[in-house]
Amino acid sequence: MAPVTEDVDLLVVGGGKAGKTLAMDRARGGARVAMAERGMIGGSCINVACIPTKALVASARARRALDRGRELGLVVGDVRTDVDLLRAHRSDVVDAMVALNHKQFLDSGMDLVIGQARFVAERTVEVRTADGGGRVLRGADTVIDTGTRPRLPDIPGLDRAGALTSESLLRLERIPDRLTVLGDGPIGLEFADMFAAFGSRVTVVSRHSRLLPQEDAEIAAAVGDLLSGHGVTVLFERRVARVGRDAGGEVTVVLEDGLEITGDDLLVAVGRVPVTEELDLERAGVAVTAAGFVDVDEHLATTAQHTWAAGDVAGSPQFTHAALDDYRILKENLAGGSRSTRDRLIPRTTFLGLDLAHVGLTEEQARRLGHRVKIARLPVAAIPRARTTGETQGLWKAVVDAETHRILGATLLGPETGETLTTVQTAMLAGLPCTALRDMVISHPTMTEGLNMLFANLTEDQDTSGR
Ligand SMILES: Cc1cc2nc3c(=O)[nH]c(=O)nc-3n(C[C@H](O)[C@H](O)[C@H](O)COP(=O)(O)OP(=O)(O)OC[C@H]3O[C@@H](n4cnc5c(N)ncnc54)[C@H](O)[C@@H]3O)c2cc1C
Ligand SMILES: NC(=O)c1ccc[n+]([C@@H]2O[C@H](COP(=O)([O-])OP(=O)(O)OC[C@H]3O[C@@H](n4cnc5c(N)ncnc54)[C@H](O)[C@@H]3O)[C@@H](O)[C@H]2O)c1
Repeated sequence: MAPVTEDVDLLVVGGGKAGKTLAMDRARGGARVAMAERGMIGGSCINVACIPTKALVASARARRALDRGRELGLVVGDVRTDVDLLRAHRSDVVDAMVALNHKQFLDSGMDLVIGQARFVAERTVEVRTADGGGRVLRGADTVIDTGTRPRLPDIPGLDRAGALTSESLLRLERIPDRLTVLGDGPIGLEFADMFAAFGSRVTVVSRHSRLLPQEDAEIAAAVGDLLSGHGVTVLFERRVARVGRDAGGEVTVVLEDGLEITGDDLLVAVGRVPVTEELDLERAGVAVTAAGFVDVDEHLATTAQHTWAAGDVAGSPQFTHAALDDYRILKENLAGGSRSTRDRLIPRTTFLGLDLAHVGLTEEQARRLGHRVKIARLPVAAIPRARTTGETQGLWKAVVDAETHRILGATLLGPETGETLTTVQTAMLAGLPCTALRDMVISHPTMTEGLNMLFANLTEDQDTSGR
């Protein structure tokens, strides 16, 4: 007998950052809420993405700090990376956050339904539960937040080569002696730099002529110096012809120019695809884009009545803080508001040996848009705090409108710049001229104090965007 349809005020399909936050919020407010999640309590960020990677970045940074202990007046014994301890550290961090999320879900009063969901009608899903049973749930409002998964490119031999994705590499079965990384986005570079600290010889295969084409050219060059200083080799303008693994377990990547890279493991990090295929969205009247993302308008409404989408699957910038902002938008719009995703100032921080933090426009983008700009630059070595810690590598750069002195964007490569960037972002949101940060009294000696120095360095100079 088919299960009866259970009606709720809000149905969330996929418990990602946006969906779980909305579900808890509405449930705490007294609404009947059901959230279908196929198994990752808390979504990908805490289980297989941001949190486990940043736990390991912390290990990699500590490893490098220990390696230069003598510089700081410390005699450190034999430092080595222990994969079992690394795995335990990652699990401790993740398990504690999963447990906290689980408790918060239950405390909120929502109905947490563990199982794979697929649509059977408008706003209605059937959830296959682990015990073989099923439930049919219909929301007065339904939100899709099923996220993304790693993209596996169509490269001959790749499917049989036992290639790793970010998820499988995070299981940390071993530290490979030689790690080949296909892809030079944030995932590829974070893993490359972290595994170099753990002792792997890392080779990154890039299709581009330079690192990070979306970032400021000068800063990208400084990232290149950082990575090569850490022993990471980047091969530019290369395309992969085929991949194979031999009986001895070695994986060989053959490039179109004939070069062969042999390694113990291959990480494929060439972007992520939306989790929409198995959802039967057509049954819900929900259209998808050509790339398979849920088609949403600026209010995160889909093509079906009272059906919304949020986070990666809705084509939002693939960051947890963007997904959280999608929750804020949905919270208002489900209550009749019309909040928009347009013109959001969304920062990003890539966590290498140093933070690579960015907000707003790069110099190249600002010039393309016709702004007359002034540029501010500061080598991290000029900041007193960096002198005290001995972490003097890095470069800060900001782009300022030449007439108004409003900050158009900033890219900061250096220690903990993801934190300092927030001050710049706050000034941008408040519409403050950069002189406010130049003249603000900031505690000494902190890294943020560098903002005084950065904005004292404004120059109306030539185009250095590398266009
Ligand atoms: C390795 C890595 C590192 C990252 N690091 C950072 C970082 O440092 N900072 C940052 O801001 N962003 C980072 N990101 C990006 C960030 O993880 C994502 O943007 C964010 O998690 C997206 O959240 P979401 O709400 O879209 O859904 P997700 O968190 O992806 O959750 C989707 C959920 O839906 C569930 N689901 C899917 N299909 C179904 C179904 N049919 N039925 C039931 N449930 C289903 C999944 O199990 C999952 O729990 C990283 C990503 C990766 C891969
Ligand atoms: N610290 C962070 O905030 C953080 C960390 C990791 C991931 N993320 C999010 O996750 C998203 C996905 O990360 P990603 O690094 O997988 O994707 P990405 O799309 O950002 O970068 C993938 C890179 O691989 C290249 N590429 C594509 N196909 C290729 C091929 N066949 N061979 C070689 N290179 C190829 C692309 O040109 C691109 O430079 C990011 O865009 C980001 O939004 C964020």
